[in-house]
Amino acid sequence: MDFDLLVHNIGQLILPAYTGKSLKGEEMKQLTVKESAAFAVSDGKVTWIGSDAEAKSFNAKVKLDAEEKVVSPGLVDPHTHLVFGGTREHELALKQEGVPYLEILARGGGILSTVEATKNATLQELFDKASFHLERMVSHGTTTIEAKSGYGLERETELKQLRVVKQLNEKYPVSIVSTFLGPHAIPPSYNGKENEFLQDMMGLLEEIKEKNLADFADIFCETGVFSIEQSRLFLQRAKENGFGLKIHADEIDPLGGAELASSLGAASADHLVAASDEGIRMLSESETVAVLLPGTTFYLGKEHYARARKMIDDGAAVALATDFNPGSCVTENLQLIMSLAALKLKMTSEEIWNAVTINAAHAIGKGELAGTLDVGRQADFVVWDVQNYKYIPYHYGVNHAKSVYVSGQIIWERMPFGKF
Ligand SMILES: O=C(O)CC1=NCN=C1
Ligand SMILES: [Zn+2]
Repeated sequence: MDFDLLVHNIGQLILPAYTGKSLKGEEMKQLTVKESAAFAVSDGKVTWIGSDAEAKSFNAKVKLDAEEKVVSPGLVDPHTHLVFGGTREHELALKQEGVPYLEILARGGGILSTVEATKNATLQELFDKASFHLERMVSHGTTTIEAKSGYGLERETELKQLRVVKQLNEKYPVSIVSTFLGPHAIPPSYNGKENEFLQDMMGLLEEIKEKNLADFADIFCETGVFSIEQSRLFLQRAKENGFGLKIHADEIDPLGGAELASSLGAASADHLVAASDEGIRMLSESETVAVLLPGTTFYLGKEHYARARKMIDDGAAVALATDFNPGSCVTENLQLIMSLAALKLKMTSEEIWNAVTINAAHAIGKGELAGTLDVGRQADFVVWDVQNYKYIPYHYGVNHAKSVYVSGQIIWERMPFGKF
């Protein structure tokens, strides 16, 4: 039988478990790592997985020798603010002076300065900039991504951002899930009229769904932004309009976002640095995935990280994401987040790999399509320049990806070192 592609001589093939829903608690400790493996691809899908010995007799149009390295499913980044204008390096000095994130926002900086730059950028400019960052994510092994709006805070610019995501999906072979985060901050023109602003954002839900511009709706539930009651109102209306639900929850203050997300059946609750014991208990009893963003905690110079160990030990499902954005976590490198998860969240290598693949896929409603490799699934995979799967969380801050494939087609590979 002639396959399109045969990937052979794989040192370790990482195969997270697909059970139909996210892996919770003890399930996250399980990770199938197939030694001396091989797999075959035809018409973009995996058609066979087995031992390298069996594969010796196979024919294929293309044979890829993995040189006894690690091969994994393409990584899934379930929380990014990919589309935005401008940059915020000028705020670094404020952060170094100890000005808190919410204070910078209250002064009209932070998100609001990115809103200004995003309004002023054309759709093409936003597309070109997002393409640059998306290609960098892919070069670090990410093949499925979530991307939010939230830097418009008004109809025209929110739709402009969501149209950029739609065009990125059309141009690139990677899969991008789109999230409407209209209630991301309160524009100065609505100071004192927060509920009126929220009504305006809820008024966009029907149009966005009709135009198929977003799969999820999200809100920044935080002190000085949106309260629990405002978040409940928005998320319930979003659910009525057919959106999956996400929430920026308990990032800085424990407002009860985890409890709200679990009670509404949200796909995910994200950040959760200040999540309460009750919130963690409710998460563990729900299908809501806890999406943790240790890169943001690191970048904001915070001492306390999300209580991942308690979440997993109490039976919750945990995923990891970059939270790539211009203000609170400026990195596209999900591998760095894997290292922070090991060092600061005390997650095991097996839990980390599940958290950047199958659980991340479930957090964005893509569990059936991404996050693992199996016969019949799309062949999105990464060849890593490492000998074993524990090495990536261990060796941080660099890019271990050697080549990245989507539907069995190579879309990025590291250029070999020059010949001297
Ligand atoms: O600061 C930003 O641009 C992104 C962000 N929203 C909520 N937390 C971080
Ligand atoms: Zn975010």
